[in-house]
Amino acid sequence: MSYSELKGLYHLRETIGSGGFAKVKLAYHSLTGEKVAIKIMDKRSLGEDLPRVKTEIAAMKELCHQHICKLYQVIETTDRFYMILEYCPEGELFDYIVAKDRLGEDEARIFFRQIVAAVGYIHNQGYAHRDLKPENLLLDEDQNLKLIDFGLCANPQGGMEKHLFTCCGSPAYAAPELISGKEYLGAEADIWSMGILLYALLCGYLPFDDENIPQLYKKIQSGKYDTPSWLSLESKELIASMLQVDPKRRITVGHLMSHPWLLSGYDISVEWHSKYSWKVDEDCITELAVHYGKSRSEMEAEVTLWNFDYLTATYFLLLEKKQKGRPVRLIQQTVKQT
Ligand SMILES: CN(C)C[C@H]1CC[C@H](N2C(=O)NCc3cnc4ccc(-c5cc(Cl)c(O)c(Cl)c5)cc4c32)CC1
Repeated sequence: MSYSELKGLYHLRETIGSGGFAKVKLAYHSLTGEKVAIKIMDKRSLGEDLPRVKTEIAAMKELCHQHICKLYQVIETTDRFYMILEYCPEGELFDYIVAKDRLGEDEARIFFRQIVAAVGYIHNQGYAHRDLKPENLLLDEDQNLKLIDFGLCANPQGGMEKHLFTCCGSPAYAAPELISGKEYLGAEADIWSMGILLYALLCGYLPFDDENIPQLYKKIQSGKYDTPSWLSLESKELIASMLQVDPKRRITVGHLMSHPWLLSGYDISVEWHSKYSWKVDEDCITELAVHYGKSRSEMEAEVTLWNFDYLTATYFLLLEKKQKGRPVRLIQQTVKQT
């Protein structure tokens, strides 16, 4: 297949995975040499999934956080969508848990603090993810978690109080109110999924599981699950506060952030604010201005349009290089004299 739209901008490598109706390829951003993941979707085969793509793109343009997979650029052609995304070399948290059977409390706490930070941030931005599960949490090169797949997220216009109806996400992680077809709050459903996630981190299996979906739903709605002996009293209490069948009795992400279990071993509650500021980085602007032969103020004006075009991608990838202590330099393209 020729991906001519990417020519000169990205050097495409092998397919590294697939996410339902998408193919994900590894690529190198030509101006910085940084690795990226390109999610490629064919419009024809998207069918009724097309709105999910638009939802995900709109959400990811707004969400800029150290524990959310970064969207760098969007390319739309007549028959395809390309999402140029932050590359996460260590794959899914799901595989990490399976490989270790289950995690100790200290390691689970490191990951769970990052998950709470990401969810606290998206709730604060007026979004609910609605498909939180270990398959949608990827590990970057420093073993930090990055939340992906915002295709099912909700950004109810009337803030987070607005009730949602669409039943979505993966059954084993779905909140009781969501599967009973009642109206529900996205934020409350996310907290339930986080309870399932924490249980899976600490136990290595799911609290509610059954091949037969109606049976699974009955177990979820009963809210009864067994707690293995190795769980500490505090982790049992934390899980119980999230797996409350009545959403009004469920802990909120705000209270989660300063829960004793999350604090133990740390002296600060979860730092959920984004480390990114929309204020541009001077060094990156300078390097871009030199490369494109523009003044710094012209360059800053163009970057802060945040068009999610090649310039946005180049700016964010230069910033990544700086944050990783690499030189803030673009690769000088040898322009072939034609
Ligand atoms: C629910 N699972 C099946 C989904 C799979 C999809 C492929 C993933 N993947 C690899 O297979 N190999 C390595 C790899 C490296 N960096 C990635 C960066 C971003 C994304 C990504 C981001 C968003 Cl926002 C998104 O919506 C989708 Cl679909 C993918 C995937 C990456 C990836 C792993 C999880």
